[in-house]
Amino acid sequence: MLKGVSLYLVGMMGSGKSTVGRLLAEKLGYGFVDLDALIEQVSGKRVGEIFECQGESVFRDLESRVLAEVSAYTRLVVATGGGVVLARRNWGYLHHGVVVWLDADIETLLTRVEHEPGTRPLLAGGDRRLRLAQLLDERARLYAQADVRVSAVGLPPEVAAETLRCLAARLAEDSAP
Ligand SMILES: Nc1ncnc2c1ncn2[C@@H]1O[C@H](COP(=O)(O)OP(=O)(O)OP(=O)(O)O)[C@@H](O)[C@H]1O
Ligand SMILES: O=C(O)C1=C[C@@H](O)[C@@H](O)[C@H](O)C1
Ligand SMILES: [Mg+2]
Repeated sequence: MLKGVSLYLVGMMGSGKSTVGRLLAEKLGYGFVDLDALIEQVSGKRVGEIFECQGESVFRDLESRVLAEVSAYTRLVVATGGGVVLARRNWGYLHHGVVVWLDADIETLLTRVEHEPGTRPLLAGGDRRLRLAQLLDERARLYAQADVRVSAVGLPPEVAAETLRCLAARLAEDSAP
């Protein structure tokens, strides 16, 4: 369906990019890349450690560099980090493929990020609901620049299936006379 074109999943922390991305890669016969995991591999540090010791701007530079490298490949599903949409330069790389926004409401995001406390530096030490709401408010217009928006509220296999349905509909629209 995608003729080898990569998929880039964007969306808030807890929207399920890493989880659904793996399922989509399996279904499409694509490779799977988790940008946060790749940054950790390349830097030898946990995401939280980079934020804490070197600051967010160092993390954002690394994120852009790793994304640039990944964007040279085809046949990938790439689960990006929640903040990848913030830097304008990243959009040039994201547009090497089809960009999918996994969209979920704050309550859903909150339940999911509660599973892994301590792994998301931007949610550390504060009211997580409020912080998620602020971030979504700041970023919604950026996520909305994705090619396809998918409701990420169901179980992972349902969200993966819904993503494929939305993609097929979008591609059919694009090829309509
Ligand atoms: N559709 C879903 N239904 C229920 N739980 C989910 C779903 N998607 C993800 N989860 C769970 O929510 C948590 C967060 O999911 P995941 O790590 O995939 O989000 P993410 O978008 O990659 O977040 P981040 O931007 O922080 O990397 C995990 O514990 C995962 O198992
Ligand atoms: O939403 C964000 O800005 C982030 C999300 C995570 O995926 C990590 O990339 C990091 O914790 C920052
Ligand atoms: Mg992730």
